[in-house]
Amino acid sequence: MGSSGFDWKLPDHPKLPKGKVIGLIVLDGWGEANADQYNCIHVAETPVMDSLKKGAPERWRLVRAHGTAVGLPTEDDMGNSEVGHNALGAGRIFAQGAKLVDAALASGKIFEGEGFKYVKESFETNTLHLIGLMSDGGVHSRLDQLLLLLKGASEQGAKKIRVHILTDGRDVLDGSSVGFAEILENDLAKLREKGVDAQIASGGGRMYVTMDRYENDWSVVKRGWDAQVLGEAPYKFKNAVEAIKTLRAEPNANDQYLPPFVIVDDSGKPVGPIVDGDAVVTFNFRADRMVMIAKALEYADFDKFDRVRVPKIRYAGMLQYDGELKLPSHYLVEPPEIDRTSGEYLTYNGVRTFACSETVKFGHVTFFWNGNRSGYFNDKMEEYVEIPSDSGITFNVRPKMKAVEIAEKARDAILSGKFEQVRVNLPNGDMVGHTGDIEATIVACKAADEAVKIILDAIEKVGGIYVVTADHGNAEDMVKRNKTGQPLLDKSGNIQILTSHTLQPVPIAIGGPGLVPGVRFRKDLPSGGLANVAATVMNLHGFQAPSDYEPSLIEVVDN
Ligand SMILES: O=C(O)[C@H](O)COP(=O)(O)O
Ligand SMILES: [Mn+2]
Ligand SMILES: [Mn+2]
Repeated sequence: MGSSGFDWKLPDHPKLPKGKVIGLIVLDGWGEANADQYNCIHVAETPVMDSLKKGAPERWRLVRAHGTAVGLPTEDDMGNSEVGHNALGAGRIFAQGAKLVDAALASGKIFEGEGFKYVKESFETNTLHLIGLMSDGGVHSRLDQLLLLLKGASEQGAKKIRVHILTDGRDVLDGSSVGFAEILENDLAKLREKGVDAQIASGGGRMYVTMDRYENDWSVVKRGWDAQVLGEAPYKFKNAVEAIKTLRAEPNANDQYLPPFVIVDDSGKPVGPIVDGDAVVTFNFRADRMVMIAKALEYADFDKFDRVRVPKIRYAGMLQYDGELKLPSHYLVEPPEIDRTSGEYLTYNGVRTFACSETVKFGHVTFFWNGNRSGYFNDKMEEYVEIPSDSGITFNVRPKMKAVEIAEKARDAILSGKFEQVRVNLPNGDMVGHTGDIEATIVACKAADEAVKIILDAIEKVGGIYVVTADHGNAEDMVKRNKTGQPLLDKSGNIQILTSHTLQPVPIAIGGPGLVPGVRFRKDLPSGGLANVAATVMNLHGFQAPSDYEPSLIEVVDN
């Protein structure tokens, strides 16, 4: 029994033993796609993953990792780490942030909730600031949601609105920020016609300004703070579209890494610093890259950088980003309630867990895996190890990242005899894939494959079981394609590099000396997705999954 009185005990699996060590590997951004020169996984030497594939269909298969299979609004929504790891860890499909915000905007309920009422108290006398990612990527935010929020806020009495934009180029094509800024400017102009003083106040590229995660590099958040709150930035412009175009014209500039800028009036004064009495909404729905800015905006005690001036504001997140920290305390839309995750169940059933990744993906195998909850369920049963990521570089510079270090930690944990589940995220395919650098992504894929080998060798030694899968696609397709799958060319005849994730399915492979010989993938779940993995893993630990979990992918046949 848990402290809540809920019975966490899982029934025994009728045929599968307990106590095996399971090496659970999530290859970030590793999908399955046609083999051509833009499929970096195909081009790279990946002998380990190639050999696992030979186990198809009994020990290797594909699972869905995008769209409705992971709780996203439509089948056109690519997968991402948050929804992917949520599904992997929780074993059920939850309507995710994107969908919940859509519904709250469509019904108008977003404007009736506690969070909006709270920020609304500032509208009469002060400014409403909206900070977030400006794109239609649908991973962290969506421009159409921002536009509806702007419209709704003005109808609800906001008289002065300032938007602090972060340019994308990571979940969408590089260069698309100009078009998004034009759309936003157009809507702001319409609001001005209606008498609302609405304009863009600051900006910067998401990877250089504000949207760091897992405390990898606080200077990123500080740059945002300086521009958004203090109104200070190295670049000053009168207009955001002009700002983006000018900064993009610099050598090697791109949307992800645009330097911070502020918009100034005719006298050179910033148009939108955040001051006492103002309201602030961070309009991203996804949690990981909002937690740090939320801390800076909300916490009285804060020592990560010198905030210089800390305005007394009414702050709300689009969602609550961390259910354990209750951060932020005010929010516009209830987050999905991802409860009874597999990690929590397993701690109550005697399964000791080790989880590891490097900083940039650490929260993926812990926080996202556990339903957007930070910390341990039971610190006697779990150990989470974070390997510090390189900071201040783009990962095409060091595409091997910390794959070997992660694998060696996993190997040691497997050999230690202290854990039944050893779970890692190998970031390479994804983090390097996002840079759009094809050569580097090929190196990244090879590095991830080598790391898998280290872990599988350790599993072999202890007579364990491996489960190798991924959270969504990325490195398997590095080019934007037309409907027939041909690479699309831009105006100058160059291929259009795809920095984003994809809609592709991902592999899952099982094996190892500890796997009962009759275990194989069922044939009756052709459209199985990431949410089916949790029950599968519970089975391999020797338990039946809870009845409301998506069904297990495996069956045991008598040989
Ligand atoms: O935040 C990011 O880096 C991208 O927008 C999505 O990548 P992830 O979902 O793999 O983290
Ligand atoms: Mn991912
Ligand atoms: Mn990614």
